[in-house]
Amino acid sequence: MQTDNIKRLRQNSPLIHNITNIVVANYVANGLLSMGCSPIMSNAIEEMDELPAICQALVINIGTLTSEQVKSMIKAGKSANKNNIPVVLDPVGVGATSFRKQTVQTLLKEIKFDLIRGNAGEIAHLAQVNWKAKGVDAGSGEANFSQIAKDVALKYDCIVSISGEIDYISDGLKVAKIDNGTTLFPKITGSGCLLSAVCGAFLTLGENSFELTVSACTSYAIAGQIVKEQLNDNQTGQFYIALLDSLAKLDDTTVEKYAKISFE
Ligand SMILES: Nc1ncnc2c1ncn2[C@@H]1O[C@H](COP(=O)(O)OP(=O)(O)OP(=O)(O)O)[C@@H](O)[C@H]1O
Ligand SMILES: Cc1ncsc1CCO
Ligand SMILES: [Mg+2]
Repeated sequence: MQTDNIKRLRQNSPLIHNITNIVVANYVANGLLSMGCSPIMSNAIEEMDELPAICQALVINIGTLTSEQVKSMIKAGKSANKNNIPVVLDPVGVGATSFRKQTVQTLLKEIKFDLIRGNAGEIAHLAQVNWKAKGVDAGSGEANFSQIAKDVALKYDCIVSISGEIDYISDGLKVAKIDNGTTLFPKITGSGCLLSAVCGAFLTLGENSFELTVSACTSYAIAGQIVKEQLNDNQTGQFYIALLDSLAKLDDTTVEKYAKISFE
């Protein structure tokens, strides 16, 4: 695995196009800036051909869908595919409503995604596995996430990343398990949405999407883990802000020191 990804990301400073939800747009933009990238948040159908042509990655997040936005997502996704830039899908709360389910099916049909990144509830839904999700939250249940990650990766011919206490990443054959992070992550909003954008940024670094996704998820989880060393379980507001500082400070040497990755 390449060990200079963060350095290269800060050097390259890719421009990342985000079609994201109204809850997290500002936080995601700040998080990308902390990683040395440039964000642009846009939904306007009039720009969806041009923007992917000048950006290095596209991240589509369905958190607060509107029917107008769905049209923009499809147009941008097609332009991104044509322009050969990586495309990430964050299927926020996909199991919650028919509109979300139908939209994700349409997006997966119309757009070739490089990565689907979601929490346990979202990816379990895509795998048609029984799981009790709760809106946009991961929810609870018993499932084999290595197998789910593999199955969904094979089904949609892309990388799949499932976040949680352990992150599971698969390309359909290999599975990486990342045992980093902190329980403060699910106590703030946008932790996964920002992770999806960070994954999009890492995917600009090369063709090895599986390794780059593992690297992105490990780095991000470690940024949070380091913050938690100074906080107690109730300091959710501090964590929200300090995560941005930690992402801004993060380097490859620190990630190498903290990383707890195993492969199946
Ligand atoms: N219980 C946990 N312990 C340690 N780390 C966790 C835990 N839950 C989530 N994380 C970490 O939090 C980060 C974001 O993942 P999370 O599962 O919270 O995303 P999400 O549910 O999609 O978030 P959101 O939809 O609110 O943006 C990942 O780096 C993941 O490793
Ligand atoms: C809370 C919330 N509702 C829709 S999107 C979102 C952000 C976290 O996924
Ligand atoms: Mg999410």
